[in-house]
Order: sequence, then C-alpha cells, then structure tokens
Amino acid sequence: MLNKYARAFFTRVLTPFAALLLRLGVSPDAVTLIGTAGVMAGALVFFPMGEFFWGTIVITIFVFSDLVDGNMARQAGISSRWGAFLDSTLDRVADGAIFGGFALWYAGNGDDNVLCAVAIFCLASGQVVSYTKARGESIGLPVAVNGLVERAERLVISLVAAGLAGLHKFGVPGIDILLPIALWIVAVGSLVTLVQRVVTVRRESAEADAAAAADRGSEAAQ
Ligand SMILES: CCCCCCCC/C=C\CCCCCCCC(=O)OC[C@H](COP(=O)(O)O[C@@H]1[C@H](O)[C@H](OP(=O)(O)O)[C@@H](O)[C@H](O)[C@H]1O)OC(=O)CCCCCCC/C=C\CCCCCCCC
Ligand SMILES: Nc1ccn([C@@H]2O[C@H](COP(=O)(O)O)[C@@H](O)[C@H]2O)c(=O)n1
Ligand SMILES: [Mg+2]
Ligand SMILES: [Mg+2]
Repeated sequence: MLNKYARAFFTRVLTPFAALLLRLGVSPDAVTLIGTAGVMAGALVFFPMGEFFWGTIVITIFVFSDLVDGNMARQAGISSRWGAFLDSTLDRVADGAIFGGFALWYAGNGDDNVLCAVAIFCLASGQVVSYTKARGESIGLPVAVNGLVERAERLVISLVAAGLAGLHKFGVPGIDILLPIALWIVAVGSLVTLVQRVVTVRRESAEADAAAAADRGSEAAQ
C-alpha cells in the first residue's frame, strides 16, 4: 500500500537530491552499499543496547537511500539487472540487521524470550515474504499480489514504534510498550501476507500448468 501511494511523493521529494549526487559523480551502487552499511550500523550498534531513539534516527537517515539509488539509476538511464539484484539482496541484509537488532536486545538486557522470538519471527517471515515473490517471478509467474504488509510497511511500523519507544529513555512514561505492539503487528501482518502470496502463487501456477498442458494437448492432436 505504501509502495503504491507513498512512492510517488518520495520520488518527487528525493529527485533533486538524487540529481545532486549524480552531478557529484556518486554511483547508484555506492548509494545502495553505503545506505545498507548505515542501516546495519544503526541497527546493530544501537538496538542491542536499547538505544532505540538514536538507532532509529541513524537508520531513518540511511534507509531512504533505498529510494534514492533507483531514482538515480532511472534519472541517469543506467538501471541495470545488476542494480536490481544488488538493491533487493541488500534490502534483505538491512531487514535482517533491523529485526536482528531487536532480537539481540530482547535476548540480552531487554530480557524477554517471547519478544525475542517474535522479533526473530518478523525477521524470518519478512525474508520469506520477499522470497515468495522473487521465486514465483523466477518461474515465470506474475505473482499479482503485494499483500497486507510489504517491506515499506514492515519498516515504517517497526521504526516509528522503535523511535517513539526510545523516548522512554528521555523520561516519557509508558511509551516503550509501542515496540512490542509493533513487533506483534508486523509478525501477524507478515504471516497474513505470506498466506496471501502463497495462495496467489498456487493459483497462478495451477493456471499456468493447465494452460501448458492444454497447449501440449492441442499440439499432439495436430
Ligand atoms: C519524536 C521522535 C520520534 C521518532 C520517530 C522516528 C520515526 C522515524 C520513523 C520511520 C521512518 C521509516 C522510514 C522507512 C522508509 C522505508 C523506505 C524504504 O526503503 O522502502 C523500501 C520500499 C521497497 O523498495 P524496493 O522496491 O527497493 O524493494 C523491494 C521490496 O523490498 C520487496 O520486498 P517485499 O515488499 O516483497 O517484502 C522485494 O520483493 C523486492 O525484491 C525489493 O526490490 O520502498 C517503498 O515501498 C516506497 C515507499 C516508501 C514509503 C516510505 C514511507 C515513510 C513514511 C514515514 C516516514 C516518517 C518519517 C518521520 C521522520 C520523523 C523524524 C523525527
Ligand atoms: N544500485 C542500483 C539500485 C537500483 N537500481 C534500479 O532501481 C530499481 C529499484 O528502484 P528503487 O526505487 O526501489 O530503489 C532496481 O530494480 C534497478 O532497476 C539500479 O539500477 N542500481
Ligand atoms: Mg532501492
Ligand atoms: Mg530496495
């Protein structure tokens, strides 16, 4: 949903910045790599220490590189298969660091085995949600469904909650409950999305196999 409705807005806002980077000689691949490194640093340095506010600020600065790199590639007319592969692969790395950072906090000083497990579930289910689309498309199916909770939703829900929960350390009472709530929402939403995508791939593959069988039948009859 965010991918559909917010992308156009962020494309307009980020286009001048993407053009500036191109004029400075920065490549889209460099932005992809530096953005991922920044997200990983923010998540794996700050989150395991329970510094959710500063972690979220660092991640937010770098996560928008994922919208800038493609924008740069399109402006410069250099969109490539390699770029698409690098972008999607490093998305998985960044997501692993974010939910891994939450899991490390709850496994350590956050001291909550259930929330540690929920964070690990968010990590794993998010990766599988993305994999269903990539694998479905690789076997020639359209996978014409995005589902309830795509990557943008996973990031916005968990990062807004983490940033606000981090204000607990500045004396805002009770606000730290937002992070567990967000993790549960992302976990349930990812499960629903996974089911939506698997059902779609099941239907599309049955239709494609039936169409292929009909083609073979009509060829044999000729
Ligand atoms: C009082 C202080 C409180 C502090 C609060 C701090 C709040 C900061 C909070 C959050 C900011 C979160 C921003 C998250 C932005 C996410 C942007 C992004 O990277 O989205 C990526 C997404 C997908 O891009 P791709 O096409 O490259 O990726 C594809 C995708 O990964 C597919 O995965 P799947 O969906 O299938 O699981 C893969 O299949 C595919 O391979 C892959 O290519 O891009 C978008 O979706 C575009 C839309 C982005 C919408 C961003 C909305 C941001 C909304 C709010 C920001 C609020 C900022 C507030 C700052 C306040 C600071 C104080
Ligand atoms: N280093 C890169 C990164 C991306 N691309 C191209 O952009 C597409 C992704 O666009 P986003 O707005 O989601 O970043 C990707 O499929 C590639 O075509 C690139 O070429 N090089
Ligand atoms: Mg990108
Ligand atoms: Mg991306």
